[in-house]
Amino acid sequence: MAKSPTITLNNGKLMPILGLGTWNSPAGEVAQAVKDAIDAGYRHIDCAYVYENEHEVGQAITAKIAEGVVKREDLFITSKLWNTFHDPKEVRGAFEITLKRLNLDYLDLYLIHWPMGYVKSDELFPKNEAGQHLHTNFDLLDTYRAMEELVDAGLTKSIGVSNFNIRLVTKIVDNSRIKPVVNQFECHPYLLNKKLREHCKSKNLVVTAYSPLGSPGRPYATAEDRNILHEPKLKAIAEKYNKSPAQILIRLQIQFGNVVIPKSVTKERIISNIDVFDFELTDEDIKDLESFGYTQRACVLEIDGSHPDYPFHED
Ligand SMILES: NC(=O)C1=CN([C@@H]2O[C@H](COP(=O)(O)OP(=O)(O)OC[C@H]3O[C@@H](n4cnc5c(N)ncnc54)[C@H](OP(=O)(O)O)[C@@H]3O)[C@@H](O)[C@H]2O)C=CC1
Ligand SMILES: O=C1CO[C@H](CO)[C@@H](O)[C@@H]1O
Repeated sequence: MAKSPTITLNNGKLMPILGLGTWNSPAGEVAQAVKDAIDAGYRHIDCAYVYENEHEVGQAITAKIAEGVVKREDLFITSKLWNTFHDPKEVRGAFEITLKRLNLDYLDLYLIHWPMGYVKSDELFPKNEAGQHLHTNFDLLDTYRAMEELVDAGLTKSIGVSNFNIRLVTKIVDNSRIKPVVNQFECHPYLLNKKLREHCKSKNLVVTAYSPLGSPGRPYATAEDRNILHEPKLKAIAEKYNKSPAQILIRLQIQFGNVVIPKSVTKERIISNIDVFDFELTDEDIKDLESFGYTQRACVLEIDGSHPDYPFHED
């Protein structure tokens, strides 16, 4: 059984460098995927309120603990504060919903999912009649301070951010009492995000790379959009190591020094995606993987482009 090494966070806690993503893991399949992952050696699961499947993820975790396969303290469970809960008064309640759905009594890591807030609503994406998202403008520092209180209360071991750009990372790190340990953002050969990675490192944040395979299952925005897994240079490197293209992309993130969270609900892929600790890419391979010369972002949320904290107008 493959096992993921850990990385030490800036608060001394350990985080497994490979985890299972759960976005778009459907009801009826996600619990089995989490069970298969734990059996395959995964100890880190990436969740979110907005994925609407935390209840089933929780059932799988509970079952594996009851079977004696793992103990709670062996696992690293991440979740994220959804955009409709940026009001500092809403943070604790949103966290408690997630904790209850996951059937846990603490989280290992809780992230602000996006810098853009939406009004509180039963809808995940509240919109006006023109179809625009109903934004809020709470100062992110105030939202973050409510996250700090979750650490004070022993409800989460660590806190962090997601989809924050250089300016926003700096704002939080330089003004916080409890430092963020992680910035989770998109990273793969079509979106290398080198400056942001370097900035996070300089501020002692670990990077968690999401969509490490380029999120190939999603409907593409345009007909020209590409699937990284089909890149000829990637296929050639995979053949050289007798590995799959997905394994090479996952290994690339590990060699960048990132944590990486590929998603799959397919048992064979779940098993093979963690089988990436018995080979090493050369500097030449890495250069090749950085040289596709094509940019494509899977998670854009373009509709929020007018929000003052929308992250993707800057590095
Ligand atoms: N913080 C944020 O804003 C975001 C966080 N995330 C997190 O990151 C995780 C991963 O990102 P995600 O966008 O899901 O995309 P990934 O890049 O992980 O790709 C997932 C897709 O790849 C397929 N796949 C998985 N393994 C293989 C393989 N070995 N060979 C071929 N295809 C494979 C999966 O199919 P199948 O399942 O059918 O096997 C699925 O369609 C998310 O699930 C989520 O937890 C993602 C986006 C945004
Ligand atoms: O993590 C993510 C995936 O799901 C969300 C939407 O449904 C995205 O906004 C987000 O980035």
